[in-house]
Amino acid sequence: MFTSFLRPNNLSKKMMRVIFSIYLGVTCLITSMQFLSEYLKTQDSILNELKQLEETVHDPISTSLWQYNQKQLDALIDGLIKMPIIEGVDIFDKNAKNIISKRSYTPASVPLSIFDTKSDLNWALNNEKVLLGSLTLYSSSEVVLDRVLFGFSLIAMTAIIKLSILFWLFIWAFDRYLASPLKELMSQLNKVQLSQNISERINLSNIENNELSLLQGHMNKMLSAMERDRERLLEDEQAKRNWLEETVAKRTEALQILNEKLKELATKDSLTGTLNRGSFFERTQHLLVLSQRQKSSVSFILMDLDYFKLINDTYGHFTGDKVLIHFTDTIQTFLRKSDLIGRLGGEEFAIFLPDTGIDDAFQLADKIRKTIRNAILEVDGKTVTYTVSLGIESSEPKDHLISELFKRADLKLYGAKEKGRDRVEK
Ligand SMILES: Nc1nc2c(ncn2[C@@H]2O[C@H](COP(=O)(O)OP(=O)(O)OP(=O)(O)O)[C@@H](O)[C@H]2O)c(=O)[nH]1
Repeated sequence: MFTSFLRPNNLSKKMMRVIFSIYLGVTCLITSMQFLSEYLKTQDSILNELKQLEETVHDPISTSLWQYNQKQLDALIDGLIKMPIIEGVDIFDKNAKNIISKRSYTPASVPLSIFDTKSDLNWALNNEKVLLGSLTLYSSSEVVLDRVLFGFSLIAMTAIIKLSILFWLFIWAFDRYLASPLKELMSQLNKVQLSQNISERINLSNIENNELSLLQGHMNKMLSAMERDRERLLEDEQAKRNWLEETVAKRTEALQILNEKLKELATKDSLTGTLNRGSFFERTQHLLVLSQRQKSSVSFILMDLDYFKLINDTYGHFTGDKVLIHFTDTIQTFLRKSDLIGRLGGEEFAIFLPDTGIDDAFQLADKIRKTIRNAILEVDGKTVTYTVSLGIESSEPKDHLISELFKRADLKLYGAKEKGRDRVEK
């Protein structure tokens, strides 16, 4: 408090300088006017004194002149000139000729201004006035200043004391009611700005109900509005992020489904749902290598529907498709999970049986043949029957390529066809 009192901040200093300068100017003006009025009053009073003195010495001087008593006249003039208010005396005869002239100052120290009183010197003779000459008494500004100096010193001292007291009071008042609250306001705003924490509020200590409290209120309202805007923005951003995450999740799921479908399309036959030729050979090649390493044998059943062209020609392609679907659906019921079935061409299919010898494969193939021969298929009110020929081959330790097995099985199938169809050849 004391430091701020002695060293006010910039605003206080500036305000104090402005107001103090105005006050100093006004005080100087008033003091000067007081001094001038004091001076003029004193000058009037000295003039009156001069007149009274003139009246007092008027008769003795007239008598000395009438009697030509030069000695007495000189004594009177010497007495007058020694008086503090008199700076000079002039006596003129009736022809305006200066007969006595005395000054209390030297030509080197002539006062700034001189004023005087003048009166005629007369002698009464037989009830008549005889003009003897004139008497002029001089006083000066020096005399007036000597008189007013003390009073003026008092006025100046009072003004200086008043100024000094007001000087410090101004500083204290500005610091207390304006500069300090503003400084606190700036410091709190700075804190908010540095911390970026707009949930904080301005809270000035010692605040009164004035413009500063209104400013504080406005700033707090602004901070509240900013906080609300930020919360709204954060909520919007969160909603957008959620929407984005949801959309991405949905798209990812859709893509996964699409990928599955593509994979299925790439690996499966669209009509029967069995593996297509490429995919079947790829997988069975891998399984063959695996079984050779495990020293187990696999079997390969190659199947071809008999006179399928005739079915198409007799019942139409749609019925032909139904037969193909019926055939694969029937086969699937006989297979293990580890077995693979694929469509190698139009009406040609193959089954890969891991860990299966030729006899087991033959039993399965024959079961398929018999089931198909006995199956009666109803399509669009028409009864369709068909048969299938099968060729079987089992792997040998030297077999490393699935195409070798296929070729051998194909020969067997050819044999089955040759021998009249609806047969299994091993
Ligand atoms: N409906 C239908 N027919 C097909 C499909 N793929 C091939 N075919 C037909 O299958 C028939 C096969 O005929 P072929 O090769 O002469 O054999 P086949 O008539 O079965 O005679 P064999 O095999 O000697 O018993 C052809 O008429 C093809 O058009 C298919 O996906 N759907």
